[in-house]
Amino acid sequence: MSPELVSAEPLLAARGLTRRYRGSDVPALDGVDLVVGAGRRVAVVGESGAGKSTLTRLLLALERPDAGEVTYRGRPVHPGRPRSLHWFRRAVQVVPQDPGRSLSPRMRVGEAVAEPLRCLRVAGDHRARVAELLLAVGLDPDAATRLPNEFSGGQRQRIALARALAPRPEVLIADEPVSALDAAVRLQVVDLLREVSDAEGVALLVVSHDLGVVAALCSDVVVLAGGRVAEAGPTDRVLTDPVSREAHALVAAVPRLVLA
Ligand SMILES: Nc1ncnc2c1ncn2[C@@H]1O[C@H](COP(=O)(O)OP(=O)(O)OP(=O)(O)O)[C@@H](O)[C@H]1O
Repeated sequence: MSPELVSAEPLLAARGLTRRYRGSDVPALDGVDLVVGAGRRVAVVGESGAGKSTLTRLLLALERPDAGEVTYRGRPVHPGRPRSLHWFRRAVQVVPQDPGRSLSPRMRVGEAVAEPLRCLRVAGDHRARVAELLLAVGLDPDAATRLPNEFSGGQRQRIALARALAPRPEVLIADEPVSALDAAVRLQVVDLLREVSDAEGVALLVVSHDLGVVAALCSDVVVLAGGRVAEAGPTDRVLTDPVSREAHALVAAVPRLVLA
């Protein structure tokens, strides 16, 4: 980890996270440590099967680790009844991979964006907050009265981002946030994620196999391989001068142009 990452106030942390699926000889995740500091943007990269999705599910308390612990501001986070996790869900929100699937086709945009506020019992004027959020992600507040299928893929990802930001989280977890989008729209959504994270001071944990996205968005990167951290450090150093064999292989697989 870079000195900056370590010095940022730790928010979401994993210590020794281990997960072994039934019937498998090797753990999907094996003793992973990770810290997301306040306002930082951290990427998790790795080839298919490296354990990225498993790590994400454990960090979101959707699954229980076999060993190790997830903490938020030092407080242990355990999977449990939804209400017992309200405090954590307010602090850590998810940007979905495919907003086309995550947004209910029959729910108006305003209702969808306000849903986390209602579910997490966040007090305040939800209608006003929705209008503010839609503006923050570059949409007209009139979008609130429309249905998701009236919007393009990129606009739907903006709606999903507004929804994730609704409870004023300190951390956003984005698992392949632009992989479902056309190449031309990808860059816009990456720029928006960076702008929003800066403007709102929200930390990002981005899981991606796209090193171009990682280079454009994240200051630090964690390379997972075979369920372990193979390498971690500042993105520009890891992508230009990787130390581990695994990071080297990932970088070598990407054409130079994409990282430029
Ligand atoms: N529910 C499950 N039951 C059994 N094995 C699983 C389960 N989920 C994941 N695995 C195994 O755990 C390992 C890590 O998988 P995981 O999906 O976390 O990797 P990943 O890096 O997210 O891969 P991808 O980039 O393909 O999504 C793989 O060997 C996978 O087959």
